[in-house]
Amino acid sequence: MTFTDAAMDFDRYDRIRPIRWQGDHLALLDQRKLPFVVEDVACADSDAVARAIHDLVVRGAPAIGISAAWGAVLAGKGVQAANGAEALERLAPALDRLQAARPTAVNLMWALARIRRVMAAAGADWREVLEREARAIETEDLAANRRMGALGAALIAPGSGVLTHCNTGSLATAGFGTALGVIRAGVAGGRIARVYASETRPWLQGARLTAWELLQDGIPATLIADGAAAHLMKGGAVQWVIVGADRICANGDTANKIGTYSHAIAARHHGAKVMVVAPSSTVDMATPAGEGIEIEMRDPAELLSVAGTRTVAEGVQAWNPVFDVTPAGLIDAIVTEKGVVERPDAARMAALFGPGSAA
Ligand SMILES: CSC[C@H]1O[C@H](OP(=O)(O)O)[C@H](O)[C@@H]1O
Repeated sequence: MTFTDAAMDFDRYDRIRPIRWQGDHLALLDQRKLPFVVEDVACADSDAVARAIHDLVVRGAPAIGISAAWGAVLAGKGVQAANGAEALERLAPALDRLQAARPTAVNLMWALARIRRVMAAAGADWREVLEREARAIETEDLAANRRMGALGAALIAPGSGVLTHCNTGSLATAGFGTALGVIRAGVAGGRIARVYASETRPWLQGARLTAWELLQDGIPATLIADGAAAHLMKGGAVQWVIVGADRICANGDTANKIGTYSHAIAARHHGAKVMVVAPSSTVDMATPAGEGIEIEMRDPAELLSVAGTRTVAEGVQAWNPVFDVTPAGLIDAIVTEKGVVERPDAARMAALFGPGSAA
């Protein structure tokens, strides 16, 4: 049975919604506390949303773009303006603070650019236009994830084992997930026989979030230490490494969670393939190659502790880049809702996304 025959049971595979617009505030599932505590943070203004993005209450490239769009709606609540251009002028500082919350995931900049574009052209109905655009950004992401699930699963031979890194599921998006959406579709369609998740030090998105999501779905998964990935692949258990992305450059170089590059090197050495799954909102055709991506450096304390409990001696230094760049030459397929780029390079990326423009 292939995934196309199995009607996706979205009631089973797509129930988690980390971002919920409530009309007067934005409810964000606090991902710092999962899986031990399931609790929301209520953001009543745009600066609360900016803090939530920076502090990883909400995280995942698409999810932070969607959250920032709703943050812009909250910023508009306190503004009196005759039209969108006037409102945009008043909103500019709040939008800049949202955009500065994290530097690597291009979805944050992409979502706010969409908001600024529609606001600049809006008339007296700018509040409705603003809320409509935020909702469109969210609903389009969910549709993209479901489409990518089908496109990505179609690349996977039945009986395959897959390894995923970090969290790219419903918690990182509007729902269903990017790489985890492909895994959901691949399992439902009988393509994927074994799922491995690497724990993803230091923030443990794999151990705490991906494992939790797959448990909710009833999908058996095996957690591994990040450092065990090459050893697992050496034994032939992994046919695909399936990951998300925070920014895909015009030549296909891809920034993703730290550790992705190591997995890709091991995959190439051991004959496994690498699939990057991300919506076109993650494609940045204005950045030619990976050297142009700002890699977020976070507080070393995140590396020196687990769940806030200090794990090493006082005074030890730590270096905490939270993304790395996998060169396009190590990627076998980039799956987006607009289509699949196999063996990505600048020409093949331009053929799907157009040269040098924002996707
Ligand atoms: C579909 S989520 C994309 C991406 O975001 C994650 O980073 P973080 O948890 O720091 O926001 C990770 O890199 C995922 O692959």
